[in-house]
Amino acid sequence: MHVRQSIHSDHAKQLDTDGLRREFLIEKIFDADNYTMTYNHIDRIIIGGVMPVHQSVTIGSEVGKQLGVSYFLERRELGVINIGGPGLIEVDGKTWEIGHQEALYVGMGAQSVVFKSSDASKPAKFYYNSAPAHTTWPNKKITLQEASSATLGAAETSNRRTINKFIVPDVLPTCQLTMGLTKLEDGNLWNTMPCHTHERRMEVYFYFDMDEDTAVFHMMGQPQETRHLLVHNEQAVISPSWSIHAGVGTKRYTFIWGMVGENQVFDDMDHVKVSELR
Ligand SMILES: O=C(O)C(=O)C[C@H](O)C(=O)CO
Ligand SMILES: [Zn+2]
Repeated sequence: MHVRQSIHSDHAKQLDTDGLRREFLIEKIFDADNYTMTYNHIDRIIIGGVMPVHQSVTIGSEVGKQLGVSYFLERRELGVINIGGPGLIEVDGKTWEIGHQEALYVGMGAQSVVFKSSDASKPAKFYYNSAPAHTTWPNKKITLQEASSATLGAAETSNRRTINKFIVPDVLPTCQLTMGLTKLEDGNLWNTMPCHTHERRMEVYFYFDMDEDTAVFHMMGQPQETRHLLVHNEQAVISPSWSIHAGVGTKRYTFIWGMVGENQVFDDMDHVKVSELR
């Protein structure tokens, strides 16, 4: 488990490229037959990927030791979205089939969570976020059709995209975690522009569905002190509450966003006009 500390905006604006990448970019999310885990002090979100290929993968008791509990989800909730081939997630003996771009919410208290691929030649890739929880809400699978979706933007501003809200209060109750998947239409390159901050929630962006020789320039920083991170396929960016989070690709892409913090109101954003950005 890797630990990232919180970072003040005054510190962040002094950083060079390496420093920004060290603090905000998670370069490796998937590792075959293994899981990755980054523990972030910002709202204590945990970010990672589980990629079972030839064997099942469990997020086990060793994590419990690091978190100071007996097992991973003793005091946490978990949201998972599969971006790979079909897979199975067994939660305390009950098996959920989770296909491509389907999600599973696992409530606090699940003791055993085991991930498997249905076909090793098309392994499942389970991206996850986990947040501290105070009560147990029921486990639930969410398909793309069940997600609450909104298509925004226009071709003339290169930002036509559909936001699929999988784990939000309209779809199911959770303690604080919300997650969704935003797909850009062909020929569209910008996400979340005009951009926003949300003082009341932090956010993590996970970019995928990208060709090897493409990149997303992820925009970050305070609105009048912007920076960028060069992001490649299957990499994630931590976005503190004070930072904008937007991006422009050299080709279309898809990304998963996850938020934790004070409220779960998706539209509770502090919008920033493009003319005000510096
Ligand atoms: O394309 C978008 O716009 C998004 O997906 C925005 C994110 O969901 C977000 O930043 C929510 O606060
Ligand atoms: Zn946001």
